Amino acid sequence: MPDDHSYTTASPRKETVAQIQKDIPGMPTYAVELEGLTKVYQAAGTATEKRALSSVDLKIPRGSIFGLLGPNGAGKSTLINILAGLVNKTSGSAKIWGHDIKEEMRPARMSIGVVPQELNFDPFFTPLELLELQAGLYGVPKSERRSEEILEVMGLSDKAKTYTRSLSGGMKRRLMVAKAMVHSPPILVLDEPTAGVDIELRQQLWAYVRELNKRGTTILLTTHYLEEAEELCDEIAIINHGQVIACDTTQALLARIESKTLTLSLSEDLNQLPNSFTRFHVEQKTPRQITFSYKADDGQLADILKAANDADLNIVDIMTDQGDLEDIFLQLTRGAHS
Ligand SMILES: Nc1ncnc2c1ncn2[C@@H]1O[C@H](COP(=O)(O)OP(=O)(O)OP(=O)(O)O)[C@@H](O)[C@H]1O
Repeated sequence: MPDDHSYTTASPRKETVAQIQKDIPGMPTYAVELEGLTKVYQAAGTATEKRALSSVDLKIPRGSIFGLLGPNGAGKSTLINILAGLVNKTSGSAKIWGHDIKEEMRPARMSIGVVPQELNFDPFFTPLELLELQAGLYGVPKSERRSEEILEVMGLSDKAKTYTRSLSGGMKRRLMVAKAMVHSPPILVLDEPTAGVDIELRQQLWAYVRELNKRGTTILLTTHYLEEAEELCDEIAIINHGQVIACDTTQALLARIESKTLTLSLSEDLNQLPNSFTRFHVEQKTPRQITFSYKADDGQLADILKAANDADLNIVDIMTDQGDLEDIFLQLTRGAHS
């Protein structure tokens, strides 16, 4: 039984996390493994059913920061609530740190800490009291509690004995994370960690999440902010209508879609696109502006530049745009509807 729940274990990063880690004895390759996970809600007293998750297969590598993205109502909260033990699955299986959530409920629960969206603590407790209370709820013996160490990691040491109501918004959010860490779970789930949080605070929280990950905690986060996923996550699953429609490393997701653009600005109006341009994905947005779209990884840029040069255009400016997860997300979710 894998039981190293310490978050001081070194953690490799980026896309090879699963490959690097799979051979460590006693440690699961995947922090979370879902197979055919399905949830159908039954509206109380009626025959109406709502299929919130439909046969979801997902493998979250140990040591990764994994993003779960999806539009409202896609099924993200249902998935997290099943892992947290708050919602019962209808069928399929889910393993947390190698433990089946049904057959081995207790070790599965002890392997995960969930940070909900809403602040949920009594403002008249101090951070230290809150963590001690929470550790008690999880049955962590006094000798094994690490409340002070956790407060230190989350940058809250000097507020350990202050009423939580006097903490800043950012500190309160960090305290929520600290609270989810009292039983030293190897997996931390953050549900929309920066919803409604300003840019500065968001950056600060990202830094703490990265720090926890460096210390060995696998992070699963849901977010509406694609920028957040792009910035933080090693791997991303996009979920729509209860189904996983894409799951890949962040890099591969960004590379696989036709998401880069090159825009040429011309000194004169162009009445007709040169024939040599028809082999490209090209659009003339104004008489003096042509935009090419191309895949980041197929080396088309050199061909485009050569064709533009051969066409003797009077180019006065060239602009490129990376494209981002937003483009990918829109392309994929649009595709799923059609
Ligand atoms: N208790 C419930 N009873 C019936 N239907 C539910 C229940 N909880 C969620 N649903 C439905 O299941 C679907 C998935 O909801 P879920 O909350 O998991 O989505 P989500 O991706 O978390 O959305 P959001 O980003 O808005 O929180 C939605 O259509 C929702 O209305």
